[in-house]
Amino acid sequence: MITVNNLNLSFGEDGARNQVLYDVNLSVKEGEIFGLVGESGSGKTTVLKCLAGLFNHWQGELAINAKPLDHRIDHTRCRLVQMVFQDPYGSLHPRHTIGDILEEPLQIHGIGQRQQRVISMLEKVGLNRAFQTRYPHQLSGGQRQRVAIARALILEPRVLLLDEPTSALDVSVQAEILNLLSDLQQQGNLTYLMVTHDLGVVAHICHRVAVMQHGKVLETLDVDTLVADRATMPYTRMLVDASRHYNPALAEQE
Ligand SMILES: Nc1ncnc2c1ncn2[C@@H]1O[C@H](COP(=O)(O)OP(=O)(O)OP(=O)(O)O)[C@@H](O)[C@H]1O
Repeated sequence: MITVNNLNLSFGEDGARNQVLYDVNLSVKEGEIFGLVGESGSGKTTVLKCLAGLFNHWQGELAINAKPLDHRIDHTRCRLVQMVFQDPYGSLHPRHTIGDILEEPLQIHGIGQRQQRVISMLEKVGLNRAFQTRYPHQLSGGQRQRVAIARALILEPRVLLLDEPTSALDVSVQAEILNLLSDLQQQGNLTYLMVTHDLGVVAHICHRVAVMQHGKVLETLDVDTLVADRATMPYTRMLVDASRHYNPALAEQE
């Protein structure tokens, strides 16, 4: 469903040129939850932003649902793929009500029965219709991330690009949001590509994972292999080892 072939991307020019992606290859199947892990600055978010059309100076080949992606974002891509960001507060317009926030993409795409769609989407993410008249600052962090997920899904995309969707939330709320994402994925047979620092999140929700370092994919493996500490690359084993000291979910697997 998502194909990334030899993706390269640099920022800056000449002497100040900084290459951040080197021949990145990924292949995510329909209905799969695929994690992207690796140290800070390894290029994970940049891969998502290329797929979302937020960066368009990349080289290589990108495709979603077997359709090659252009360097410009268009309406077709918005209907196919949407992104959810780490910080739901920053990504929701502070002076728009939740109803307006959810209705706007429908208006832009000329989709009817908007009120009904907004209410039904709110219910799908565990919020009731009363939330329509509220503003983002009147919501908890978890409720705001539910709204961000609702906004991403309102155009009924097949693919969600999730950038650390739970890392800005209280630990108690993280599992709720992960469970919601997992339920929504199953209901809609959605495909997720999810960036995370947290191998506990990977173990909870992902089927496969790619490990990135310095702009390259080091290895791709299924989550059982990762959790059982059977990764091939020493860097991956080091990541798992480091996370065991902090992450109760993975530590339980020992
Ligand atoms: N708009 C930009 N202009 C210049 N450099 C950028 C830009 N966006 C990202 N970079 C650089 O690209 C590299 C990869 O960044 P990216 O955000 O993809 O890393 P990441 O693996 O997602 O890290 P983190 O886990 O900390 O979010 C970093 O060195 C970053 O400084």
